[in-house]
Amino acid sequence: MLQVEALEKSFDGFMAVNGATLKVERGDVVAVIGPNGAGKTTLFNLITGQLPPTAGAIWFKKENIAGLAPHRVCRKGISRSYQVVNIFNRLTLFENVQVAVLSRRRKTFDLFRPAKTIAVDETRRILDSVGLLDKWAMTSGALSHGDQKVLEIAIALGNRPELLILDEPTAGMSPEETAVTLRLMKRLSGELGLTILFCEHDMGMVFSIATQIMVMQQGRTIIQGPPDEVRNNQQVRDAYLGGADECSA
Ligand SMILES: Nc1ncnc2c1ncn2[C@@H]1O[C@H](COP(=O)(O)OP(=O)(O)OP(=O)(O)O)[C@@H](O)[C@H]1O
Repeated sequence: MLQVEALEKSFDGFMAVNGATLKVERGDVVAVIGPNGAGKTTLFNLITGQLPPTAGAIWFKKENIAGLAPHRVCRKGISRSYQVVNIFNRLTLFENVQVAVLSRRRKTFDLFRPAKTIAVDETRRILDSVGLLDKWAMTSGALSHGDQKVLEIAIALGNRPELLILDEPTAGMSPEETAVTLRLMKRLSGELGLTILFCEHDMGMVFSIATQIMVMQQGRTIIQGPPDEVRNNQQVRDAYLGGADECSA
């Protein structure tokens, strides 16, 4: 579904991404791991069009999408959430998701129809699928940090993506919130059949959900493979995991 080849991104001569490769098959849950500054977020920004690559190719469903603008990448079927929560704080949960659904349908609010009656079923269905339906009328800024990150996933689902990209979905979460997010991601990939690409520092989370793990260091891909292969790779242990125990979750 997605294949990244020899991807490069230079910031004034500094190679943040330096020949990275990545393969995502339909139905996979792929984790990108690596130390701080390895280039994970930059890689995601390149895939979703927030940054243009310096070199390389990004094949999505057999089309090279490298350098396409974010809204065009989104229309191709790739949605993402961010490391830092990105929602409209003063809107309700319903309104936040409704805006995303309308944007996909290329509709805006019309003067003659009350906003509350537009795209109601789909918006409610999405909120239900992430477990936030009971809070639909709340102001989004009043949600807990964990629920705000889940709302971001709901907003991304408004685009009906085939590939969902999540940048540190559990960053700043309590252990309980992390467990909820983990369950949600399992449901999205299982019941809804979504393909998921995410980066994450919590190794317990990574090793309990990922079907494939890609390890990045200094902008390069060290290895990509199933969790067991990555766990047992000596280069990964030496370069990143720093010992035998950290990835044994
Ligand atoms: N816009 C930019 N201008 C200059 N340097 C940048 C820019 N964005 C990222 N970098 C640098 O590129 C490198 C990779 O950063 P990136 O945020 O992609 O790493 P990361 O693996 O996501 O790190 P973390 O795990 O801490 O989020 C870092 O050294 C960072 O300082």
